[in-house]
Amino acid sequence: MNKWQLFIAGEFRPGGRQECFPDYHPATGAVTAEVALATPDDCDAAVTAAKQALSAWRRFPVAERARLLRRVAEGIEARSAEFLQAEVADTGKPCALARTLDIPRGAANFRIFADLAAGLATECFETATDDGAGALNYGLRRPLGVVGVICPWNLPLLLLTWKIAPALVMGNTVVVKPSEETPATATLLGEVMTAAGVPPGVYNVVHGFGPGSVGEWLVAHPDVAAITFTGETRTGQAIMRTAATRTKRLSFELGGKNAAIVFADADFDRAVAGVARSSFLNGGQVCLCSERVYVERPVFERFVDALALAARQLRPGPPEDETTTLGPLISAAHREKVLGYYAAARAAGAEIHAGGGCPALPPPYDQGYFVEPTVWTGLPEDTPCIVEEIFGPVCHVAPFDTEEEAVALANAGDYGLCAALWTRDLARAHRVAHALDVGVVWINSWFLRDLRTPFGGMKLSGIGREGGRHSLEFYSEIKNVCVKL
Ligand SMILES: NC(=O)c1ccc[n+]([C@@H]2O[C@H](COP(=O)([O-])OP(=O)(O)OC[C@H]3O[C@@H](n4cnc5c(N)ncnc54)[C@H](O)[C@@H]3O)[C@@H](O)[C@H]2O)c1
Ligand SMILES: N/C(=C\C=C\C=O)C(=O)O
Repeated sequence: MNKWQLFIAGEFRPGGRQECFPDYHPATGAVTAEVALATPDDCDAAVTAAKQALSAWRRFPVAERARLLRRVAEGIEARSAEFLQAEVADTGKPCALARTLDIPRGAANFRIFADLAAGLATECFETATDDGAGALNYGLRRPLGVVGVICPWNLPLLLLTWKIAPALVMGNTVVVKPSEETPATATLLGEVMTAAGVPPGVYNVVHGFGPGSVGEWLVAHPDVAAITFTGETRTGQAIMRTAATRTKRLSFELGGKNAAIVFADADFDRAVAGVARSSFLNGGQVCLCSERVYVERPVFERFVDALALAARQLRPGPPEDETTTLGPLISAAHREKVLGYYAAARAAGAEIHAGGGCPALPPPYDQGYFVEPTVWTGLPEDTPCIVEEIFGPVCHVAPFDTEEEAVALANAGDYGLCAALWTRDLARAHRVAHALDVGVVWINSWFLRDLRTPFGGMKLSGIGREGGRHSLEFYSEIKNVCVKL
């Protein structure tokens, strides 16, 4: 049985009370590991280790920090098979998906921020003064200090490294609290950090839960200068309340209820494939997934049939089987939540064109947390399953007649993370993209990522942007110095 321990000051250790909690394999329901449960003293020890490492780490030249981050990227790639196995055991996702998305992005995230930090400029102004001698005003960037990093379970390594890479390259040290569902790759990364030569205390990992556990203690800790969080909106709101006592800097990547808009002139097959991917990738457990699909009326019926066929063609099964194209949900509890929406939609009169239940699978996968990819039509837009984030392989498809109607439908609701739109009319594509109240718009594509771009949501979908210089700016303070000449 694997043991995922805490990683503090460069050492692996059990929790202070020697308590553990189970780590389940979502594809089989089997317990695959024991996870060390952090105590308040463990949380304090991790923050203290990060604080003690800070003064030396921040004095490293940025080029040296960048070099170490590139070595971490190399370390992830050298051990990619172990990271793959760990990520799949934690999430149940198909190996084919984790091998092409999660693990490569773990390395890419370190490389992009190592590259960008080396070239980060600040600003300088020549200031006129009454005596004619003038003054110089210039900016200096400095690290924030100890950063608390709190991550979700859907893309564990991808989202962890997306945060710690810019934090570390800007001279901060971190204490990471992975999701209780997916402790493995964050822990394995501790070994890679050490092997790469990252000094002890720069990267620390504590395991546990949120409220009344190490997640909450980390947010409240007086020596933690900032919190970067990805997770549910209501969790972000709880973190905001805790962090308010010390007005900590916050970066929030929160929930979404994203729309896909398909115009009649779109490349039909590309739009079907694109919306099937944006609805069902990772079992619909990507914050960017389309749970609302709006299709121009002339192609609506044909599109629903084609999307339902694509849903039925997905194959749930063993992660190691290269033909598996649908993984399980993360937990039994999350499956009950998603099946609750399936039942509610049926009760509300939804027309179910695909799915609506659980697939029949042979042992041990019959004990996994699989649900069928599902396509609904016929519900009013104010139905809870069209307003609330479900975070499963399901979407509701509705027709529209005009561009203005499509924009109004997509902009409804409290979320504003992303949208995908499919049309051959690029003037209309830009017009609609400009009208959508979301942080990211994909046109004739989805989840196509340039890591230099701003990533984040509006409304209840988040605060701030990460990506490119936006991350480097979030993970640093800029100071202005004025020199009288
Ligand atoms: N916007 C994005 O980029 C993005 C990316 C991935 C996931 N998400 C969102 O994340 C959610 C799914 O992930 P999840 O279920 O792990 O989210 P979650 O909010 O339940 O948990 C996320 C993390 O927060 C911790 N946590 C929970 N309560 C806490 C508290 N009070 N104080 C401190 N930490 C606390 C959890 O232990 C976990 O590590 C979905 O809503 C999805 O939309 C958003
Ligand atoms: N932050 C990113 C993806 C988020 C996915 C949400 O589930 C990324 O691609 O950098």
